[in-house]
Amino acid sequence: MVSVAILGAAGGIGQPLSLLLKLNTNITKLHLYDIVNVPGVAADISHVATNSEVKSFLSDKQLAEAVTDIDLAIIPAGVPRKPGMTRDDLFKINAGIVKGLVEAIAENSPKAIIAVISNPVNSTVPIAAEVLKAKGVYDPKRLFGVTTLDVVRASRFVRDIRPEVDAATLRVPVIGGHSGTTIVPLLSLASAKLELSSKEIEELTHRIQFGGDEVVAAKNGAGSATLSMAYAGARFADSVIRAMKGETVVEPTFIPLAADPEGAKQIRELGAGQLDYFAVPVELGPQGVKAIVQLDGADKVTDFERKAVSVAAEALSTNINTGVNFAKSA
Ligand SMILES: NC(=O)C1=CN([C@@H]2O[C@H](COP(=O)(O)OP(=O)(O)OC[C@H]3O[C@@H](n4cnc5c(N)ncnc54)[C@H](O)[C@@H]3O)[C@@H](O)[C@H]2O)C=CC1
Ligand SMILES: O=C([O-])CC(=O)C(=O)O
Repeated sequence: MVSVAILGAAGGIGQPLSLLLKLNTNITKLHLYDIVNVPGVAADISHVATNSEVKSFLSDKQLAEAVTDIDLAIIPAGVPRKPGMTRDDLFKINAGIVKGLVEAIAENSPKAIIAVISNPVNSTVPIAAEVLKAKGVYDPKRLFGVTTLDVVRASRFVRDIRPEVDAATLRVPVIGGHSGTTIVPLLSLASAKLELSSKEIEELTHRIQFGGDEVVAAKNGAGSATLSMAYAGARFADSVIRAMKGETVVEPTFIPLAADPEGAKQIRELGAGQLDYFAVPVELGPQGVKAIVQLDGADKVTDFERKAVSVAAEALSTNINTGVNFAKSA
């Protein structure tokens, strides 16, 4: 029995994510929550011939019920970017949305695993942590910022210049955070030998860091990545659920490093320093984070990548503080 709630289920990400999770046979109960349009989305998806039960929850009045007896809550609620905006420009609106939703989860399913998609992830995850702490139910092993789209892009963009690579199986560790220069692909540690020139590395790194902008520009005011994000979110949710059921699964994700203080030492030495949050490859287990996976061959990390980590760490520090201060003062 696995119960999953999607909060923001009627949105651009929420709808395809709900559909993909309806196809996930490990899920028995799917709670779809939004402040608009969700009854239609749930009725539609509930006709798909898999065994899970789909329920709709509309508006604040049904929020508590939507997040009761939930194993995994996924949060894509909030506004997306328009051209010219950074993810940080979304903070004003999305910070309060995430805070309210996490409060409800803390009160009704205090042991749920929480996966935050809403941007800016670098700040919304710290907000979620502060809310959980204030409610006395914080477990750093159970809180995740979803950065799967960054690794998905890394694999796909490598294939664009190396057609012999299988995009579906290539793994490139992407560490740091989830916005612009806080996203740091470690191409030197890719699972296949890529033989990239310095120019290719610089261009690929930039493309992975700013991949979201390509979609924002192409959608031209109609939002940001939704379909590739739904794919990435469904993959992350599937990994979390398979780990709940005892499988060993590794996913890179933005986590509180307190989830595994011993395992965090390597990433701290690589440049995360004293930061409380960082995206790292994580071995998932039944309780969420089992361990931070040690980078294989960290000595191979290039000077270019080390510099990128230090740039990322500086911006991340500001983003994290913004989230923490908001949660403490709100
Ligand atoms: N982590 C990542 O890699 C990515 C994150 N995102 C972020 O995901 C978020 C959602 O993006 P889209 O689905 O494209 O936006 P959207 O505007 O299409 O959908 C957002 C949904 O959230 C709902 N919502 C608003 N306030 C709510 C509340 N208090 N409770 C429940 N639902 C609420 C809206 O009614 C809407 O249905 C944005 O912040 C976007 O930046 C987008 C792509 C990738
Ligand atoms: O670019 C955006 O605003 C949405 C996002 O996080 C992404 O596509 O990676």
